[in-house]
Amino acid sequence: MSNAQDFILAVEGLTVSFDGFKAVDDLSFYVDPQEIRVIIGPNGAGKTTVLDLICGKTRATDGSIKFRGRELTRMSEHAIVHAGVGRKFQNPSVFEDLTVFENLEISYPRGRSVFGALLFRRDKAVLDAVHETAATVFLSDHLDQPAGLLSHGQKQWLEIGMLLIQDPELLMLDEPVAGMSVAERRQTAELLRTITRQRSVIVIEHDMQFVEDIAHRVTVMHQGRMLAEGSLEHVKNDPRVVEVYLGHRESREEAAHA
Ligand SMILES: Nc1ncnc2c1ncn2[C@@H]1O[C@H](COP(=O)(O)OP(=O)(O)OP(=O)(O)O)[C@@H](O)[C@H]1O
Repeated sequence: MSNAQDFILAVEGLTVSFDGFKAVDDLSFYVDPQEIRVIIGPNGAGKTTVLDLICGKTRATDGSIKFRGRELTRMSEHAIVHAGVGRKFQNPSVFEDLTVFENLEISYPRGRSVFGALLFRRDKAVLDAVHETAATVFLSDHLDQPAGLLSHGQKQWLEIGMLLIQDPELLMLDEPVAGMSVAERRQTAELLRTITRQRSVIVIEHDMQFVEDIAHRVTVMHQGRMLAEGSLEHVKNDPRVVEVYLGHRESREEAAHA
């Protein structure tokens, strides 16, 4: 039988209440090494709050979050990053005036502050890491370009690169393909498949085509709780999932295309 040690992440009985309102309510799920887990569900289901809880931005009221067997619920945000958990928020937050190279360089774990990072010697390890990461996120040809001039999709990739260069074992992404072109979405799916050769990824996503492209397993949330879990095929055929989420989406999409 597997135990919490076999999982990269074991979330058990996780609950947070805001003035008595349970945004996340007794949620349990387990993420394997090298897994891409997608969390879906209607607006307000508690998806973003789950990521906030894992990265330490929000404190749990109850329950446990074990990352590689270490309890995260009592650790600071900084300590959680240091332990190997990276989080990307929905909007890209790159340093627009710095080049792609500099954005990656300052994210390299040896230089935490902007000033410290710019002063340290660009030794070979940093250079290698920057070049390798830039290649992974499709930005090798843009290293000298100010980040502010990148497309929206390229900024998202750069920010993923800024997390990857810190070599997290678990990466969490909130709607990474929002605002991307179809081609960029496809490339992002490829990117996620590449990076999960060495790490696990949790993605919140509403784009069902993208979910189909990337998800190993899907966790469906509704009103703070888990409604269903399994392959996309499995959850798509769950009438409760259709009722609270997918059915509404389809009718909205049909209306939008009518
Ligand atoms: N700090 C907070 N204080 C009070 N209520 C909060 C707080 N954070 C989240 N909530 C509430 O918790 C619920 C879950 O929000 P959350 O953003 O996690 O949902 P979501 O599933 O990510 O939705 P969406 O798909 O719209 O991003 C919402 O009703 C939200 O208003």
